Amino acid sequence: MLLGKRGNRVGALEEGAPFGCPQLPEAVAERVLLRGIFEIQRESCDVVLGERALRWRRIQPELPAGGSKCHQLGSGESLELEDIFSVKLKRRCSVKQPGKGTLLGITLFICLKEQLNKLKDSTLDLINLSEDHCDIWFREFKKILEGFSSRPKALKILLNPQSHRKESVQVYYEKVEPLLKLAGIKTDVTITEYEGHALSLLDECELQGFDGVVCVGGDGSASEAAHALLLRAQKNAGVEMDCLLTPVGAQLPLGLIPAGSTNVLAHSLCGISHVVTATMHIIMGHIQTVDVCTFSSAGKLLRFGFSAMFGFGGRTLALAEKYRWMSPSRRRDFAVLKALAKLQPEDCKISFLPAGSLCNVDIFLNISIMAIPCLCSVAPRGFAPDTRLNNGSMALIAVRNTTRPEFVKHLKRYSSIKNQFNFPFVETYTIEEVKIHPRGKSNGYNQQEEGGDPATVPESGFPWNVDGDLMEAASEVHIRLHPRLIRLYGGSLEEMNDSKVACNCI
Ligand SMILES: Nc1ncnc2c1ncn2[C@@H]1O[C@H](COP(=O)(O)OP(=O)(O)OP(=O)(O)O)[C@@H](O)[C@H]1O
Repeated sequence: MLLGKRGNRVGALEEGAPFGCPQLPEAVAERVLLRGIFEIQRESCDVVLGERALRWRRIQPELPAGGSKCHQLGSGESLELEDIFSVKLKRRCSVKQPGKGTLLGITLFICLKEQLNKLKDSTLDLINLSEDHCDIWFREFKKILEGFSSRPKALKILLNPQSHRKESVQVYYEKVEPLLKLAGIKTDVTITEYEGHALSLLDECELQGFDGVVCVGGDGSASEAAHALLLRAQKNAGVEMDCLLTPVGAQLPLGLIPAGSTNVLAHSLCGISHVVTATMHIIMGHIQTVDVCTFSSAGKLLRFGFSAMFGFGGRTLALAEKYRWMSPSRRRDFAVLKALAKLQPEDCKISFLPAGSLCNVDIFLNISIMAIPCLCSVAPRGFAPDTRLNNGSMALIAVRNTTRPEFVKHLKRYSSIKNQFNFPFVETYTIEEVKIHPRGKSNGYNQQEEGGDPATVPESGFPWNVDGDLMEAASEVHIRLHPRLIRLYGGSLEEMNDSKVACNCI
């Protein structure tokens, strides 16, 4: 049912107060655009279209024996205009009556906010059989919708058919495209054919006519698209890539539809990993400007990204990549268990800005650097719960060497309500820049870790997990934060505390 749900913007007016009277200050301040009678949810209603909201109140029909002509009853309802995303004339068509059918009224398509950051689409029917009456109202609603300039009109869609269980094509055509069509958004879809396809496509393709790019897939696809948009922005602005002190922001906003085995980016942006919520944020033009990191080594830019793990996190991903034939969740759980069985500390030097008190040469089991909260089902409060999408800093979480049971205890805390950082071997810092210099030998380490299997740590270097993608770096990696460098479609996160925990990997 449309009305009265917690948190949505379809609200009740004060009992008995007529439209525009002094008891309704918000209505007084608002210019009335149209007023008329419609049937809403089988009740005759006096409906007022203001500049900000649509308000309606049930009325008693005219009495045959005279008396009150039009009496307002009960409390009224209202709908914020900014929650409407489409309007259509509602008609009944039949085979007997060819043509456009019998007019029934107007249907408004609206975005409803539910609990835990979830958005969903809904409808409100305004029933009136008069063509002239409905035409005036329909045109007014169209004009209002055209005034929402931040909403996209044309989108470039990138679809990774290999994400998760290969269901992203189905997810897009069944759940996303119908909503985009309803909102009148034009789309141009490319189904990526190989790893790196999105990167090369966004390097060359004409993006002039688009208001945004949307990626349907997991973190690997999302991060590749963000990296590609930022590379393109530097190229267009003639910025020297390898001394990237002040990169320019990406021109187009990026939308992320979660359809991968890990959807940390989409989850962090919307507070939930939910296809319809992500789609509604895109349709409504909700934009977040998000901090981005650059990863460079020996003065060369390796990539743009939002989060990274070195040590246990990097090695777990390197292992998972070796077992691609397994299902995504089995692969991840298996890799975590295998990496735990072979748990090895990393000898490395860490230096960061602003300077902290971390003893900068030590052995660490894992080092995480996160510019965004990194929410996911196994860490519902996030891997870096105190970091925001655009607070101009990154979280550095350094886990020093400890026993395996203590390390497992720390990992398990991510999925519980207990503080995962409350261990003597875990240190957290708020930083803007960090250099991580592994002092061991990657190949020697590889032999030790995998019992001689050279595939786990590639000869090209140490494995890093950057936004769920494997990055190899042989020497020091320099990570720098660039505040608000990219615009992403998403909402502000308010109600994330009660998310259900789903972790079975440890
Ligand atoms: N047609 C394709 N074939 C193979 N790989 C592809 C294809 N299209 C895109 N890719 C690559 O797949 C990688 C992973 O995809 P994505 O993150 O969307 O899915 P995922 O299920 O979350 O993957 P992962 O399990 O690796 O996290 C991306 O880096 C992307 O470059």
